[in-house]
Amino acid sequence: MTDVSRETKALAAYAALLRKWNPAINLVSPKTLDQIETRHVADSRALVAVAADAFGSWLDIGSGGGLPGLVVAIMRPDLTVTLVESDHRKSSFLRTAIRELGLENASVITGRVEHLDALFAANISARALAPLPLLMAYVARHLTASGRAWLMKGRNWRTEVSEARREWNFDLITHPSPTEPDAAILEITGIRHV
Ligand SMILES: C[S@@+](CC[C@H](N)C(=O)[O-])C[C@H]1O[C@@H](n2cnc3c(N)ncnc32)[C@H](O)[C@@H]1O
Repeated sequence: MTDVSRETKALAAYAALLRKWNPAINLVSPKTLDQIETRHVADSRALVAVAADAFGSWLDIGSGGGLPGLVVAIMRPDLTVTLVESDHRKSSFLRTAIRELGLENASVITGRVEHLDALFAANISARALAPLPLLMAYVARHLTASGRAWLMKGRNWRTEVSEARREWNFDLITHPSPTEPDAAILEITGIRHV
């Protein structure tokens, strides 16, 4: 199998798992169930594209049903992906998906990200987890000094950045979202307390 067909098949199998389990676990909003490929997976694929030069370890916090973490693991078998999710049923879904998709580069930690010992990740992603000021504290705890955070934010991202800057200094590159006008992927480095 070529990498492209492996990836296409794995993404389709992942979307099927989300559809199968969503009625029981609410992995994505039921209103968006018909937008798994066009919104949820597309958002995550866009992240993989902007983070094309990422290497080493990748930590996805508040993974829920695996967005973007499982898409990263599928599309980047060279990365070691850890998914952190506090909800037991969701983390159990994530383990099932990893097993069924045969993802040897992914694992799950069940727990609250702020309670875990530092994980020293080279990359950290989060989507729909918390407002940026709180997210910065989560990221600062687990990112290496030279690491990069990839935070997927909605249309309020500019306000969230201003609020976060009251407490944190950081360097920021913004990448537009392909699925939602005004949403953005925030690429953040050099995080330190004000
Ligand atoms: C709104 S969902 C978003 C899930 C996924 N990232 C997505 O975009 O579909 C937020 C997820 O983060 C988990 N969560 C919330 N607070 C957390 C924490 N402090 N540590 C780990 N997981 C957390 C919740 O259980 C939930 O599954």
